[in-house]
Amino acid sequence: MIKSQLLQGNKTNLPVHGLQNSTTASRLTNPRSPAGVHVGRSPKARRRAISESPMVRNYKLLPIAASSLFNRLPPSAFQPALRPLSRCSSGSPKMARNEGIKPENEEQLKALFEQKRVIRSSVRKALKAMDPSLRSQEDNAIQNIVLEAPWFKSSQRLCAYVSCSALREVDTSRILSETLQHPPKDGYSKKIYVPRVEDKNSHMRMFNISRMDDLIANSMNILEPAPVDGDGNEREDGNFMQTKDPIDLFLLPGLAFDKSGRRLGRGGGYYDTFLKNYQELAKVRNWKQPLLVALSYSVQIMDEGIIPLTPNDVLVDVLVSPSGVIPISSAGLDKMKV
Ligand SMILES: Nc1nc2c(c(=O)[nH]1)N(C=O)[C@@H](CNc1ccc(C(=O)N[C@@H](CCC(=O)O)C(=O)O)cc1)CN2
Ligand SMILES: Nc1ncnc2c1ncn2[C@@H]1O[C@H](COP(=O)(O)OP(=O)(O)OP(=O)(O)O)[C@@H](O)[C@H]1O
Repeated sequence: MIKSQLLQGNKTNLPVHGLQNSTTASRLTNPRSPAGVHVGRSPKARRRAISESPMVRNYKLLPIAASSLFNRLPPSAFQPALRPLSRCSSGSPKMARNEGIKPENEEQLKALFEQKRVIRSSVRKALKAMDPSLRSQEDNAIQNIVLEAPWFKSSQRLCAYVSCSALREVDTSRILSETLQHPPKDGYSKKIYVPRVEDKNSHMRMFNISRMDDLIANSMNILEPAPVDGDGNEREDGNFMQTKDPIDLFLLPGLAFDKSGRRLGRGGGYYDTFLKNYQELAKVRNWKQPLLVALSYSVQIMDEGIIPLTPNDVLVDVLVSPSGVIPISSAGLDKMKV
């Protein structure tokens, strides 16, 4: 790794790879959440509290797109993120898995899901408002970073989402098509698995595809593989009880992300369920845990403390934004090593 590429601007003191300059790195550094400044104060005290709040003091340090998103978030999004439930992760990247909830926390859980809903709705609006040429620049930057990354080049089995432009997801079409076109080298080529929704109970499977034509649009207009290929053969199922070989890399979609590895999906629980099961299986089989990489437009990166954590959330190891690769934890950094 080139030393000058390592910038120490992030909270975890981990290097931010591929950022263009240290200003960018410090702008991504996270001011604390403004939680609480609106509550129970006189208008004057409230104005003072707001102007002295870390978010406002550090306002100019936020990425531009993210700060304009903050302006549009309703006050309910700035409630203090409720403390994680007692048996849940504390938010530390080490504790990626949450074990469950206590019934008496039902109300608290409902409030967290409500906060998620509010944030989803704001991010959807921000994505809709994004200038198409900026989106396309960011799509290109993110895909270039992935295609050039050593951890991507060295991966042998990868699960990637098939991006849906109507959902304004970071484009993965070039990552998929270039990887599928790549001629096999030394007798091997990368295997790609993509999701297929099984039912509405958060179940999806991952099927191996060998060409983009293997995909057909589902009822949500997302391209998915049929379980049987054009020749009538069953596709290899990456749902891993049948699988002999581990997946080394996941490229994950989502609506919002933060630098502690939280990922806010579309609310189906599909990825969290899948990842949790896969991590369990990898443990049982003594496989290396896969590298979990989320792809994010700059407008989707939120301040820490904004995205609530609920019991099944699985934290990601790495964010790829147009500014570069942001490793979340030292464990993530280790997994990135080739
Ligand atoms: N490209 C892609 N494929 C994926 C996912 C994904 O997020 N992206 N999934 C990840 O789980 C699974 C499918 N889950 C999905 C869940 C919601 C929506 C969706 O259209 N949501 C609308 C809101 C719908 C509503 O609230 O009524 C939206 O987000 O605008 C799509 C896919 C598996 N495949
Ligand atoms: N109030 C609630 N109490 C308990 N579970 C809930 C509640 N609201 C939603 N859920 C469940 O939580 C799951 C959604 O979790 P979450 O919102 O974290 O998903 P997500 O991370 O956005 O989705 P994905 O993992 O697919 O990207 C769904 O399975 C849903 O049934």
